[in-house]
Amino acid sequence: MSIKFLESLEQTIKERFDNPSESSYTSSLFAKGINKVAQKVGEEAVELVIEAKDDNEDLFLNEAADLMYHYIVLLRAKGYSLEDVTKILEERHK
Ligand SMILES: N=c1c2ncn([C@@H]3O[C@H](COP(=O)(O)OP(=O)(O)OP(=O)(O)O)[C@@H](O)[C@H]3O)c2ncn1[C@@H]1O[C@H](COP(=O)(O)O)[C@@H](O)[C@H]1O
Repeated sequence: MSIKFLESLEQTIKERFDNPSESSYTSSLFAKGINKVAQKVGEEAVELVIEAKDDNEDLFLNEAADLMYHYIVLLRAKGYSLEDVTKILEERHK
């Protein structure tokens, strides 16, 4: 079920890339360019690491979600999809 939702989220993100909307945070992120998108992934990763060291489980999970969203946005900004990454993981799988 979660994987199906991720596919749907990725599709929505792709739509915001292909057909930018003024009211969309995702479109505004793409408009700022790859450096900004990559910076956001770095920031969210650091925030996740910080929360991993604390004991607020809700904040930790929310930072994990922020990172996953921005990670999918970064993949799209670079012209890739989650499937491109999972293919590599499948090839590595022992
Ligand atoms: N899952 C998300 C999602 N997770 C986090 N965020 C946004 O990520 C930002 C993270 O907060 P920050 O404080 O780090 O950033 P900020 O200060 O708002 O902005 P910056 O200037 O730092 O970029 C917030 O604005 C959140 O709303 C998201 N924005 C959109 N989505 C989903 O993306 C899809 C498309 O949404 P729209 O782009 O709104 O159309 C929908 O399914 C949304 O639910």
